[in-house]
Amino acid sequence: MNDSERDNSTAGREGTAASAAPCLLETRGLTKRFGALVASRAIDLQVRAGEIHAILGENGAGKSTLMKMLYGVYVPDEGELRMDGELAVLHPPAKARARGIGMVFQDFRLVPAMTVLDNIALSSSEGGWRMRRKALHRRILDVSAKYGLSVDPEAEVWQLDLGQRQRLEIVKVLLAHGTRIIIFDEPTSVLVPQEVVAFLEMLRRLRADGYGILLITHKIDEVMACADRATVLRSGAVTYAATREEGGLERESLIRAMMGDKELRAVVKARRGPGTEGVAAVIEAGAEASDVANGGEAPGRTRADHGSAALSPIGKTMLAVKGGLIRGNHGEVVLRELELELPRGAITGVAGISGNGQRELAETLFGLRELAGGTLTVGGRRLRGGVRAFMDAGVSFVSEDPLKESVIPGFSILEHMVLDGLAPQPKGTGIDWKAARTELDASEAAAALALASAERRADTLSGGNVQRMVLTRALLRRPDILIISYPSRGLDIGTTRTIQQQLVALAEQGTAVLLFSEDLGELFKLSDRLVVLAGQRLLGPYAPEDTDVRQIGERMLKGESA
Ligand SMILES: Nc1ncnc2c1ncn2[C@@H]1O[C@H](COP(=O)(O)OP(=O)(O)OP(=O)(O)O)[C@@H](O)[C@H]1O
Repeated sequence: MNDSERDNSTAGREGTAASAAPCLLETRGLTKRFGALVASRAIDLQVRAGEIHAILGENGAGKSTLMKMLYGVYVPDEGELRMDGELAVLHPPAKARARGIGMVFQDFRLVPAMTVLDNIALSSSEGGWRMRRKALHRRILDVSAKYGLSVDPEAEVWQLDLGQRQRLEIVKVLLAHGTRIIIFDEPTSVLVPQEVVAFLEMLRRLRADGYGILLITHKIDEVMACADRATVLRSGAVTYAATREEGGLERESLIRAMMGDKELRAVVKARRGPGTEGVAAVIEAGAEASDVANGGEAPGRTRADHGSAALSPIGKTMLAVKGGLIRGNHGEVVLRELELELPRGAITGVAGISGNGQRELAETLFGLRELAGGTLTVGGRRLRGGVRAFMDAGVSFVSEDPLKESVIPGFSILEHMVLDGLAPQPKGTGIDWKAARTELDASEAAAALALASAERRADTLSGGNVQRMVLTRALLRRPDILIISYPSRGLDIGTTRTIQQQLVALAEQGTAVLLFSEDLGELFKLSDRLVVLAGQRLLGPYAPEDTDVRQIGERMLKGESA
């Protein structure tokens, strides 16, 4: 069976022909402008009952803008919205919700200090919920069981990992009155591979029950695995629209529509696996969740030049933790007996199910969190805490949520770069902005990552473009040590490939990289050594050559007993 035959047979589609299903929501000529920028351009789109409709496009293509019009956040400048054939006004979101449209955002809208049940009750528009606690408890359990969501109504939200929080959001949308259409904004970007498989299964169940699903994603594998219909956006306009039924869902057509011909050649070449063109040729595009789901083999590594004895030291130790104890925000032990060394010129990949200490470890290694026991040395010197000391010692950090943690409202890209990254000469009592601008324009990292224009306000950038800004900034500093969390989260295929190349290049120039990723395929491709976070321990390091995706997955689930 070739790739496309398998893709077409694994969609798990049952029941009536998709095009015969009733059209729940339709847009005609939908347009949205931000000043001179046309973020959505005359979009025609249909959402049908019992259908999964994938929305694809590069960063900044206009996916979120379109979805925000459907969910009533933005009022379209032109065009029509129709529900069940009738003209409809969906702004503000309360109106869209009342018409049966629900949205599962990337940044969950939850109150951490409250329980799952209270969060759901809070979002319910019906009054008197205290009286109905018991009934709501029952309904949460019922809907969770029906769609395989496993949500505990009495758990407190701050204790939940990202996957659990997402399941709570989905239950919330399902329990809202009259939901018929559910919009998912890059839902799998917060999930580990095992969770992705369960998520796709849940989508199929929703489809079987007649929901109309809109799925924003960058991952072609997911589209091939479950979508019935796909719409590709480029620069705000539809460049491709097709259904599986008509045989229109093909990987290459979708990638071409997203990226154009030139980029397609590079991606296709990369997908053919390890070849003669070095790093660029072997980094595949997108997450390969199916590798894990099928217990597939470890993908080929890019850093073959280090030979098979990968754990022989590649360079001297740049950062070391000995006997480390890390505590969480509430004093609880997150990691104990932590032994970690980051060698010069190596990428150390960190695997683990979200919520196993990734955030706390990353923060500790950047001085945002103090080690509760043990020692931490950078360049042989003991450091205790304080970001400034860590930065001065050559450590750079890309956090897991740049949108929330790194964007200063009202500041331009250039201002963000000057705060950290660029080191412009002072001019009089101020900063030489012109010189800073010239330096940024000339930087290889900014060019490689196609950074948006320096004057753009960072708070108006798309999620992927914020990620590009933060990554460019980290690369500009040419740090001795880079702690980087989920670099490809929310990035389109082309940019993911570029950032992966940049990380390998940085390591080759001597940087010690600690890479957190939820994509095991990415970790195997980029890492010289792998560690696993599970059960309050850091396990490893392991040589990628001596282990495989399945073994690492087992350690993620079972910890030391695996
Ligand atoms: N509030 C806003 N003000 C000004 N420009 C905006 C605003 N929101 C989005 N844009 C711009 O509109 C374009 C489309 O952005 P949008 O967020 O819809 O893209 P996207 O396809 O969702 O991208 P990503 O994959 O990176 O999330 C981008 O150029 C973005 O910078």
